[in-house]
Formats: sequence, structure tokens, C-alpha cells
Amino acid sequence: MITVDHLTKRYGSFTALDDVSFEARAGRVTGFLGPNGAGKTTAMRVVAGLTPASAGRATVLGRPYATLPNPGRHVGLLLDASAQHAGRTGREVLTLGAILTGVDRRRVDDLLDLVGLTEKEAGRRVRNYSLGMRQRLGIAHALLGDPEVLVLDEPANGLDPAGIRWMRGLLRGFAERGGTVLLSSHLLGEIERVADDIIVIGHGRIVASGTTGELLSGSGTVVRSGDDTALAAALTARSVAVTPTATGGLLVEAEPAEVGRWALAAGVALLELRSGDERGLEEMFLDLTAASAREEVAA
Ligand SMILES: Nc1ncnc2c1ncn2[C@@H]1O[C@H](COP(=O)(O)OP(=O)(O)OP(=O)(O)O)[C@@H](O)[C@H]1O
Repeated sequence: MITVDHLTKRYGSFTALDDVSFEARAGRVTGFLGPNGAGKTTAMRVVAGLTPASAGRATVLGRPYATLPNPGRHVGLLLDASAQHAGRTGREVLTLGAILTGVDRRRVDDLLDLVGLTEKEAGRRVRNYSLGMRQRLGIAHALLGDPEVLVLDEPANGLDPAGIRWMRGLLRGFAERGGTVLLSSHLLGEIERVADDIIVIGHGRIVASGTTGELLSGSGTVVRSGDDTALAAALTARSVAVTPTATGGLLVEAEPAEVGRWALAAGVALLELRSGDERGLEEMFLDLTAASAREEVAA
């Protein structure tokens, strides 16, 4: 179990995390989803005791990470796959990790096997690894201490489709045996296939959270019309919440049949009318991504 409680992180005048609270529960995979720069890595670094919080706190298994006795035995971390010593071989990285965590060195072979690194690859220096191989090594390292909790920052980066499917199976199995998994990604499709719960973060704030089923079933109606401005004004006049979507059209908090009737009353022709269903989350996410992209261009 990971608990993040009213966490704020400021870098000078910039607020990277703004009053962020969420839980990642045991026996579940929790997806931490947000566009580039949303604050995912910062939150995970605070959870792992690598970055101090400006306010609020994060606990793992009921206590701050730094106060866990032999944390590697409880929490497996993969925060930067390129952080391994480039001059060591994969096998050396894992053997050293085993010695430092007090794990039987024979576990190294089992883990190399589990993550699909061959004997030959394990004997190569990490500087010659592809990103996918580094991720596999990073996952093996995270699993060394047979932890109850995994915190993985973008673990699918650099993995090929077969590797992504393999990792999904591994994380699902870990959670099914009672483990807690928190994994981040900037790709909705990747998260929705593996996560039981999803937390969406944008600009340092949680913008949505819930079970994957809840978030994907979504609510509301996606509508495109001949005159979205007039339709939005007509709906707003009825006190119905309307949000323009990044992909064009409106996301309306009402049932499709109602939206159709109101559009008719307002004399606006409809081009598309459908239940928000899983597109609701996708469009909210695209909105977040589009907003960040605009800011980057403006900066
Ligand atoms: N040490 C730091 N000093 C100043 N700003 C920082 C620092 N670390 C992160 N930031 C800023 O905080 C914001 C959040 O960064 P973070 O790395 O947590 O985002 P992210 O969601 O993990 O993004 P990505 O998907 O690109 O990895 C960014 O605007 C980033 O530039």
C-alpha cells in the first residue's frame, strides 16, 4: 500500500505537485497517467524518499520509505532505467544488488531468466544495452528483494510489443499474489490494459481517479454539430456542463437523447452524437496533453 497525502512539491516559484493525494492498494495495479511534465516522476521520487516534499507526505506500507528497514526487501524501484552503472555487466549489477539487500546470489539467475536476459546479454556491459534491455534489467533489479510493493516509472519505454505484453503479465501476476504496483505512463492505451485503478495527473494536480472500469465507462455525451458555439451556449443556458474537446466537438454532462432534444430545440444540426464511454477519458487526456503541448510551444 502506498499513500500520498496532500503532497506539494515546489521548485523555487514553480509548483510541480499541488496538493496531490492518492492511494495505491495491495493486490492491485495502479496506473499513474499523465502527459510529459505532469509530475509523475516527481511524485514517485517523493514516494521513494529521493526528493523531499515541500508539504504533505508519502508513506509506503504505512511509513515513510526512508524509515523502512532494508527498503529493498519491501519496495522495488525502477525510476530511471539508464541510472545503472554503465561499466558493469547486467549480471554484476544484479549480484551487487543482491549483496547490498542481503539476498541469496542464486536469485540473480532466476531473475535474469524471468526478465528474458540471456547468459550472453547478462555478460555484456550495461553501456551496450538497448533501452529495452535496460528496462528488463531495471525490472529484475526492482524484484531482487522479493518486495511487496513495486514503483515503476515508465517501465514500458523502449520495450517492443512482445516485451510490453510480457511486462503486463508480470505486473498482473505480482498484484494477483497480493503485491502493490504503482506504474506511470504517458500512454492511456498502455495503462488501461494493465491497471485496476487509474490516477490521472496534469500540471501537478490530480484531475481524475477511480477504477479503470469506472473511468473508461465514463459518462456524458460527445457531440459535434454545425455550430458548437451556439450549441454550447444553449446547453450552458440549461445549466448543463459543457467542455470543448481537443479533438473538436463538445463533451456534455447529459445523456445523448437529452442532448439531441436540446440541440433540436436550439435549431442546431448535429454531425455526431454518442455516449462518452471510453472516449471520455481519452478526450480528457488529449485535452491535458494538448494544453501541455501548447505551453511548451509558447515557452
Ligand atoms: N529538479 C527540478 N528542478 C526544477 N524543476 C523540476 C525538477 N524536477 C522536475 N521539475 C519540473 O517539474 C515538472 C514535473 O516533472 P516530472 O518529471 O515529475 O514530470 P513527468 O510527469 O514525470 O513527465 P515525463 O512523462 O516527461 O517524464 C516539470 O515541469 C519539470 O520540468
